[in-house]
Amino acid sequence: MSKQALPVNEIFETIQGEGFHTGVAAVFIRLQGCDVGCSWCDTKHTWQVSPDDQVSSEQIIGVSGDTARWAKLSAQQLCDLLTQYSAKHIVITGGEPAMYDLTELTGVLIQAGYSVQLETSGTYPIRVAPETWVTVSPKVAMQGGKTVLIDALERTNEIKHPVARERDIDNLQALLNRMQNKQSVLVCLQPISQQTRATQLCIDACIANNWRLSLQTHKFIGIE
Ligand SMILES: C[S@@+](CC[C@H](N)C(=O)[O-])C[C@H]1O[C@@H](n2cnc3c(N)ncnc32)[C@H](O)[C@@H]1O
Ligand SMILES: Nc1nc2[nH]cc(C(=O)O)c2c(=O)[nH]1
Ligand code: SF4
Ligand SMILES: [Mg+2]
Repeated sequence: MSKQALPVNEIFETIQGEGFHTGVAAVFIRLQGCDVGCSWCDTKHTWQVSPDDQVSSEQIIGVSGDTARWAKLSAQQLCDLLTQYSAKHIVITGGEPAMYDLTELTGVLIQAGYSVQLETSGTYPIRVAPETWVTVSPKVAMQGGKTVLIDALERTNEIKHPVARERDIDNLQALLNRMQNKQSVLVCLQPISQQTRATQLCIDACIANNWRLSLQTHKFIGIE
């Protein structure tokens, strides 16, 4: 197994604010780097992995604020750091964490007794330990040409679909129609940037299809 180091933007303990695990105490490991380019992305500071922004690990742990700084940490270093937190649920997000092979990190964390969740756009092959809960937030027809991979949709436990307008729900229906596992996958709709119109669209579609509403609760209560 590789002893690859990962570029980490931040590590922080909070309440999972999105999707199936909403409300669960969790430690977030946010990796640096994403080339998907969603115009409405709320973490644009994680897109570039610039050598100029590399810092020591002390400078990213528990340090809040949206900066492009990152530190290299191995799977074992990350696992050792987590002992200072109470939460037993670890969320690996980004940036786009699936740009990296996460087999070792997720394996080490699961071995240490944590439950592990991956937040991904599904635009890269998913390389995680089998027990990992995978949340795919599909990116359909992005400007940069990136789109969700069918393999990622077949692996996912949960689809958390970002919604701004009606056509986003149509795109989701088209994706579900291409999936063999569409009966077993949990579907959440997440209004983009708490827009009132998007939220109403999500409410209506959730009721009509027996889906769940995901509201980014952390943003309503002002936590990270
Ligand atoms: C910042 S992304 C990082 C993980 C991965 N790159 C992805 O897109 O799933 C985490 C989650 O936030 C969602 N998200 C990002 N910006 C958002 C916004 N402005 N409103 C609602 N959800 C947003 C994404 O769709 C994704 O579900
Ligand atoms: N509280 C909280 N919950 C989250 N769920 C997914 C997040 C993400 O940025 O991936 C996120 C986040 O940034 N904060
Ligand atoms: S894939 Fe995720 S991190 Fe990347 S731009 Fe889109 S929402 Fe942001
Ligand atoms: Mg977030």
